[in-house]
This record gives sequence, C-alpha cells and structure tokens, in this order.
Amino acid sequence: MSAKPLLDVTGLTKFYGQRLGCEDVSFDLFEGDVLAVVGESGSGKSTLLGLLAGELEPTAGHIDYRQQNDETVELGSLDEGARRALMRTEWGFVRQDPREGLRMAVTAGGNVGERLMAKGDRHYGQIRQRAGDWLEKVEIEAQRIDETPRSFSGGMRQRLQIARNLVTHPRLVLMDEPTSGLDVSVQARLLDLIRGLVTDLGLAVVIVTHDLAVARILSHRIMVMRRGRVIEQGLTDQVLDDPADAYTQLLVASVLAA
Ligand SMILES: Nc1ncnc2c1ncn2[C@@H]1O[C@H](COP(=O)(O)OP(=O)(O)OP(=O)(O)O)[C@@H](O)[C@H]1O
Repeated sequence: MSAKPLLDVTGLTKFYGQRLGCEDVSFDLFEGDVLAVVGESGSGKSTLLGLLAGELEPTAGHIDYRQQNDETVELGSLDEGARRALMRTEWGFVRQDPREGLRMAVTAGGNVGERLMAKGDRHYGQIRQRAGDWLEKVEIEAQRIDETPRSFSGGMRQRLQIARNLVTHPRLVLMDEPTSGLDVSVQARLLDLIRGLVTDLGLAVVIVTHDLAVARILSHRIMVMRRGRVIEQGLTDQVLDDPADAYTQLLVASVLAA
C-alpha cells in the first residue's frame, strides 16, 4: 500500500452563476478509507460528488488522483475519453436512483458483464460466470441473470447496481445516498451488504448521505457540510460522539431526538 493518498482534493469550489454550490473543500482519501459527506439538503453534497465524478466543472481548486500505475493525474487535465475510461475501470459510481446507474433495457448479466468487457475481458463464458457469481454475491439468484432490471424490486436494482460497479474491483467508489428511498428493513440489509463488500475489497469510498446512521455504520471519517462549506471533519465516531461545531451538535441532537 502506498503512503500517498489515492485522492487529494484541494480548494474545490463551484459556483452556479452567482449561487454557491460548494467552496474551498479539501480532503484526502487513502486506500481503504471510507469518507462520509453529510449535511442537510442544499449543503453542497451532490455538487461535491458531481465535481469528483468529473460531471461538473470546478470554478476553482483541483482533484489529484493516484492511478493504478502510481502516477498522479489532475482530473481536470484529462480529456473526456480518458475520464470516462477511468470511471469505467478504476472508479465506480453508485447512484441514488438505480435507474440512472443501470441500463434498464439490458439484462442483469449484461449490466454486470459490460463493465468486465470495458476492462478488456473478451471470453463470453467467463464473463457470464463472473456476472452470475456477482449476482449471488449481492443476493440476487443467478437464475435471474437474463432478466432486465425492470422486473426487479428497488432493493434488487440497487444491489445490481452495486454488482455492476464492483465487479471490476475499482479502487475508488463514489456513492450518492445508496440506501435512501428504500424500506427500512431493505436499507438495513443493503447497508450490511455494502459494509461487507467495502471491507472485503478494501475499497476507498466517498459516500454522500443525509443520514448520520448510515455514516456511522459505513465510514471511518466524516465531513459535515453546511451552505457549501465544510464546517467539521474528523473520525466518524469522534465527530458524532463529541461534535466540536455547534451546527454538528444540532445535527446529531436532532437525530437523537427523532
Ligand atoms: N444546476 C444547478 N444550478 C444552480 N444551482 C444549483 C444547481 N445544482 C445545485 N445548485 C445549488 O447549489 C447548492 C448546493 O446544492 P446541492 O444539490 O449540491 O446540495 P445537496 O447537499 O446535495 O442537497 P440534497 O441533499 O437536497 O441533494 C444549493 O443552493 C443548490 O440550489
């Protein structure tokens, strides 16, 4: 494992015209690190994730990523093709709405196998085998491999999206509220599954959530945002058990009161 961070984010700022999306966000992320970004609606969480995924152009700041070959690249310097290739191979992005992260007209096996093909796998039998293995890993019966996700429940779609993202063993996974919008019991199982996979694969993760319980279960470190700015960051247990900032105290107290 390298002593250098996988991701080094410095002074990241995004204005939408006059409106602030996020300002001066800095952090680094090492292999195996899980960082939760929390905050109320409009605090800039999605903006930050969009910048990290290269879907938004920063107004200022930069994101340095250490590639598999140990060379560091500034994401802004990559052209569209190189950025997409990176997203398909070394990175994953689990979206809140699985319909945005899956190809709904393509079979479950195709959704998972496509990522292997993007990484260069060509052997059909092996691709199908690995796709089937991954379906089972995310608790989808392998015999449903030829169904499209249209016939899957919300929880199954989300698990399929996770399989699609993790099958290639990415080094960094961005997650946007992966458990919201699901029933509480489905959420709990999914969280368990994500926690197991993240640990087993030693993934580095940036997870956006408004749910402090999700942050507590999944993350080692937490970053609290408000009105586009980072107001507190540190070890998750420390920040949640003993928040230094008055706003974080309120956020934690409101969960306890709920
Ligand atoms: N495309 C856009 N154009 C203009 N302003 C935007 C755009 N997207 C976000 N914003 C603004 O940027 C600020 C941060 O929004 P953002 O969506 O990043 O917050 P969030 O924490 O993800 O909220 P939520 O939890 O509701 O998704 C808000 O004031 C929002 O109105």
